[in-house]
Amino acid sequence: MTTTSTAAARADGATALDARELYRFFRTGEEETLALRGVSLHVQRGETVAVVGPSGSGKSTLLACLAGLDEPAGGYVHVGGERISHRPEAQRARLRARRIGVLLQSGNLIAHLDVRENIRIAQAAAGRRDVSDIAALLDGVGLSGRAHALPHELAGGELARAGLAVALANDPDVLLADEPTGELDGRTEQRVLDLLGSRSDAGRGVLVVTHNTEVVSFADRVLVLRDGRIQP
Ligand SMILES: Nc1ncnc2c1ncn2[C@@H]1O[C@H](COP(=O)(O)OP(=O)(O)OP(=O)(O)O)[C@@H](O)[C@H]1O
Repeated sequence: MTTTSTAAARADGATALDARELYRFFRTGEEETLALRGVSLHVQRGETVAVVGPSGSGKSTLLACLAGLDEPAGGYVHVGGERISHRPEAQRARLRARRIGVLLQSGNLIAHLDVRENIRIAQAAAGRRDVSDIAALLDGVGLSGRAHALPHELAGGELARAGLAVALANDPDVLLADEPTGELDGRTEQRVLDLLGSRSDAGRGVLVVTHNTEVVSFADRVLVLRDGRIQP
């Protein structure tokens, strides 16, 4: 495990995610907050990167910009070699559906659809028709018996794992996850770590924002974000 940042351009096929010089400002009345101040990072295929940092350091803003849910004021983001930043929202959504798995703390499940239907919707949005691996996805997160449960019928840990199954439904180039082990007991946490490990074994990239020391020591690299900058 090493602590690094990078500003090198990475257009090669080995890079799952490449972000360069990201800037993001927020203006509230007279006040301007510089949430991201030139963040550059990359995630290689087969690599798990953890991002840590104190509250307010810019982690959520970074994740949103990487996922194309938010637009940086400056800099760019490429996923699997395709630029996702500085595009109309519909194009970003399409690219996200095809190439990115996003797990935010706010959740990613549609409330009136059961777990299985949530996964199918994510696969359909990605343009995939092969629904046969839903059972494997559910098994991977330990929810084989909960395919027909609605989100409100799931316990906290189950909900988090269902969210992970949905985030992985499109077999993304890169998984972007905010505290994927947030509310899990030790055994379930290990299951999620195994799942993240299987993503990198399959040559996919993983970036997790976390405070969890187990996840940090599991990662191949750790980036420390402070005041909107990656620490050297
Ligand atoms: N929509 C917004 N409007 C104004 N300021 C914002 C907005 N979103 C974030 N900020 C500010 O940007 C900075 C970075 O916030 P961000 O939520 O990205 O940090 P964080 O590291 O995710 O924090 P936490 O760990 O507490 O979630 C903070 O100073 C925050 O107050």
